[in-house]
Formats: sequence, structure tokens, C-alpha cells
Amino acid sequence: MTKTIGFIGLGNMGQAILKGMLTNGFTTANQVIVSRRNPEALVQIEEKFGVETTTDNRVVAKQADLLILAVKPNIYVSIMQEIRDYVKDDVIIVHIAAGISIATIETAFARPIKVARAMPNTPAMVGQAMTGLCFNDALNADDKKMVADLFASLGKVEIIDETLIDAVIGVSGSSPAILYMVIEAVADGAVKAGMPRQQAYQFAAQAMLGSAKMVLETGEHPGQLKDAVCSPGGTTIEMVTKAEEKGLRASILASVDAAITKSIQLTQK
Ligand SMILES: NC(=O)C1=CN([C@@H]2O[C@H](COP(=O)(O)OP(=O)(O)OC[C@H]3O[C@@H](n4cnc5c(N)ncnc54)[C@H](OP(=O)(O)O)[C@@H]3O)[C@@H](O)[C@H]2O)C=CC1
Ligand SMILES: O=C(O)[C@@H]1CCC=N1
Repeated sequence: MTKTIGFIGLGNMGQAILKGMLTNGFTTANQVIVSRRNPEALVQIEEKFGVETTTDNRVVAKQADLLILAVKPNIYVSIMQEIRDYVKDDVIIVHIAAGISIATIETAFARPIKVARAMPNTPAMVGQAMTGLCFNDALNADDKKMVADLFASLGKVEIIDETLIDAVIGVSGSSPAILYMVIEAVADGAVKAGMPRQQAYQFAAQAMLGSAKMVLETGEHPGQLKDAVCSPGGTTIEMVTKAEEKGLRASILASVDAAITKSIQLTQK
């Protein structure tokens, strides 16, 4: 990859993407330029990743062939107004914000522009992202492949229709937050029984990882896998009974639905 990759904003998600793409060889540090407002944070970023930094978003806009907007959704439009006269003609804008449609980006640039909309998640930091990706019609096949390769370097990527992006936010963009809560709660149970906390996190997180791999690698229905853990009259069926009694499934479904609803509301604003 000989293209210059620019990041405007480099917080939690931007750093997860940058770390993933450098670790997995999608690009090299000398091909990346980053802007954000906080100069001390930029010094830390230079030290940690070896990339060029600036506080001037327009400097990044001028240099980038692929420009990743990794700021919060509420400032997307003002950032686009700030940079739109500086970006290269054939720049690819990579947009990762919840609640902002491709059409909003096209309108903000007020000219034909290549837009890739991605919804990754922070497990990109460890090469295990799940990303939903869609494009506008301005990208050619090579452009699409390049952006898909970028996200493939962070974990798994699936090309989706933009109509599914809100569902992706619920199922994988936001869901790590509640999956961490599940790990925390499962570990709390073990701590209650006397296990040291750090050890409990190891056990709980490995159980989550192993269960996820079982779903992905056996292709079996999650319900079948659950049934296989439940010995008749055993401990697990007691656990499952309590989880149902406490509304675990309904609560998770409602939580995912809340994230999706919020994403739809943000998009309609
Ligand atoms: N966190 C997640 O799990 C996911 C987040 N996303 C999306 O990623 C985007 C970023 O989220 P996240 O990384 O969590 O947010 P953070 O708050 O962690 O990062 C935002 C970044 O934007 C920078 N920033 C703020 N104002 C400006 C400005 N005017 N010019 C340049 N940089 C600016 C901040 O740095 P400074 O203050 O120094 O300017 C910071 O680096 C959001 O749109 C979100 O929807 C998508 C998928 C998952
Ligand atoms: O909380 C948010 O809005 C972002 C989008 C998906 C994950 N984090």
C-alpha cells in the first residue's frame, strides 16, 4: 500500500483501527498522518505509533488518499465543512460514525465524493474486529477492495447494504460494551465463591472466547450448544433457569434494540 492514510480524530476507535492496520501490515507508520486538537495526546501518539501528527485537520485533508474521519458524530458536519476545500479530488472518505448516513457526507462535501461507511468495533485493537462496510457508487472495484482490505486487516469484515448499518451498530459496534458487562458479572459470581478477581476475569473471558469460537467454527445453533452444556439435573440447567427467570435474554435483546433505535434516531436528526 503506497497510499497516504489520514485520520482526523484518534481516540478509542481511531487508535484501535490504527493499531490493527499497523500490526497486520496493511500500511506502515510513515504513510499515516493524524490530526486531533490535543497536542500532548499527539506527542503520545507519535511515540506510540511512530506516525506524523498535526493539530491542523486541513494538513491531513490535503495529504490523505484515504481519509478516516474518527471524530464523534456531533462534529462530523463541521469537520467536513472545515476540510472539504482541501481534500484530494479522488480521496476516499472512510466514515465510521454512528447515526450519519452516506447521503449526509455527500451533501456536506457538495460535490461527487467517494464514501465508504464502516461500522467496526474496538476489538480491532487485538485483530478481532467485526466490521460492516458499505460504499456509495463513486468507488470503483479497486477502491472497494482497498477499503475492504483495510478492515480485513483488523479482523472480519462483511459488505452490507447501508440499510443494515443500524443493526450492525447493535450487534457488533456497541455490543462489546454489554459483553464486557457479562464477563464482569460472570467473574463476580466466581469472586463471590472465593476466586481472586484477576483469575476470575481470565476464566470468564476465556469461556466467552471459547463459546464464541464454538458458534463460529462448529456452525451449530447457539441453542444446541447451550443444550450440550446442560446435564440433566445438573448445575447448568439451574443457571439457565435463573437466567430466564431474571430476564437475561429479554434484557439483552432490549439493550441491543435500544442501541439500534438510538442509531436510527441520530440518523434522522
Ligand atoms: N468507540 C467505539 O467502540 C466505536 C466508535 N465508532 C465511531 O467512532 C467515532 C469516534 O468514536 P471514539 O473513538 O469512541 O471517540 P473518542 O472520543 O475516543 O475520540 C474522538 C477523537 O476526536 C478528536 N477530536 C475532537 N474534536 C476534534 C476536532 N475538532 N478536530 C480533530 N479531532 C477532534 C479527539 O481528540 P482531541 O480531543 O484531542 O481533539 C479524539 O481523538 C464516532 O463517530 C463513533 O460513532 C464506531 C464504532 C465503534
Ligand atoms: O457509542 C457509540 O455511539 C459508538 C458507535 C458504536 C460503538 N460506539
